[in-house]
Amino acid sequence: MKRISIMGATGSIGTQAIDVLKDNRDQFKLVSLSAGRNMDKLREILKTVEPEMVSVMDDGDRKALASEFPAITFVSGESGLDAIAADDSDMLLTAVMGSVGLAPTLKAIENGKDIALANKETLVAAGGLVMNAAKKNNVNIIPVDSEHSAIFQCLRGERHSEIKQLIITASGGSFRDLSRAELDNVTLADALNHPNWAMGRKITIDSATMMNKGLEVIEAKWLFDLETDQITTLLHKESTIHSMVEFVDNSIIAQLGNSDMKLPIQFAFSHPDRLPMDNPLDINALSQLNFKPMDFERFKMLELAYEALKIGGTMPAVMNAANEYAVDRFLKGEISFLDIEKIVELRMEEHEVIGEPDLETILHYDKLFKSNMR
Ligand SMILES: NC(=O)C1=CN([C@@H]2O[C@H](COP(=O)(O)OP(=O)(O)OC[C@H]3O[C@@H](n4cnc5c(N)ncnc54)[C@H](OP(=O)(O)O)[C@@H]3O)[C@@H](O)[C@H]2O)C=CC1
Ligand SMILES: CC(=O)[C@@H](O)[C@H](O)COP(=O)(O)O
Ligand SMILES: [Mn+2]
Repeated sequence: MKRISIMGATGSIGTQAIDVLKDNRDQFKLVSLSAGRNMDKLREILKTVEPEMVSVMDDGDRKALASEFPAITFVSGESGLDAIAADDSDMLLTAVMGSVGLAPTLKAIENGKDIALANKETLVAAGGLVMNAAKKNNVNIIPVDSEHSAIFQCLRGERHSEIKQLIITASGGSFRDLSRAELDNVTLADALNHPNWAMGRKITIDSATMMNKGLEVIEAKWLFDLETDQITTLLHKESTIHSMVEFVDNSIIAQLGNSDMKLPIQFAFSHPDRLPMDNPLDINALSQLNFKPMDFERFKMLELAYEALKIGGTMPAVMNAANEYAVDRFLKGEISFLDIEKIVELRMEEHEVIGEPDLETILHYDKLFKSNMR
């Protein structure tokens, strides 16, 4: 039985992962999980599963829960996430939002755990450090992000040297049918209305700005070890093809499925095996699949991400931190939708890059560029 821990269990990915574990109790054992501040959701989860350890952000919450659930060990704060990283599970699902996942993910890798990676900001901020640590500790990083899971599946049994390019598909997000001029007056509620996927708030905004695709390009670079110009993006409004790989003989292999994250989550948990699932894709009901070249002038954030990737060093971490900061302010109603892009661009322009940063340097810039975060 594979022993699994979940960091970010109360979120969109986390709750779907709990469902996957409940559907496969004979395959997986849930060892530990972490929550942030959503104690209602955590209590709901703890009524249905029995982890050995639970981490929460706030120590007051820890004390309250400890008396309610005496069979569970509760921990809190940063050291709580470290305790999850150090438990005796075989695999950690990283499903927290943002670069807060970086340090515990590195600790989990150093402890020899395989990683089911949903938390893309970790690879964006410190891809080199994470992939080197994984190699050194003989740890597998299995992508959960739908596009990267698709590519990972397309590449099973293939040779790295025979890849021509990755084609990462993009839904276009909530405002895909609006011009740049029409973005001036869009609302938070509209931005949170993703056409295809039900996800957490931050990633839904990233999808609307196209920063999500930018983060995914950088994530792909680290996961699949390719040249930047081998990683391309394509608008595909149905989100049915989750991504594709083109090989040197021009053959293109794609992975298709419903917009349901349970599939990539379960695949990461069970890899190298596949397990049966409900919710099959009804291929007969697919009347058409649409594709459109990416428009970099319309989706400027994607261009910024390619720039950050080419510059390297601390720049992707700075871009990510500035984006987390700006999206947080947009979610709080403090800035407009287009201000997100302005903030990210300005912070990138101002930053003097440091090449090959260590963890301390990355965490320093991460903190600095989020320092006005309220
Ligand atoms: N949702 C999706 O379909 C997809 C998500 N991803 C990626 O997966 C990650 C999670 O996304 P999603 O599930 O949508 O996000 P959510 O916002 O729904 O969930 C985030 C989780 O992280 C916890 N959390 C947030 N901040 C902290 C913190 N400072 N310390 C500890 N825990 C914290 C939250 O706790 P609480 O709520 O209790 O405060 C919650 O459990 C992101 O990196 C996203 O880009 C990738 C592909 C698809
Ligand atoms: C489900 C998932 O992996 C998200 O990252 C999703 O891909 C967002 O869709 P778009 O960024 O293509 O709108
Ligand atoms: Mn994705």
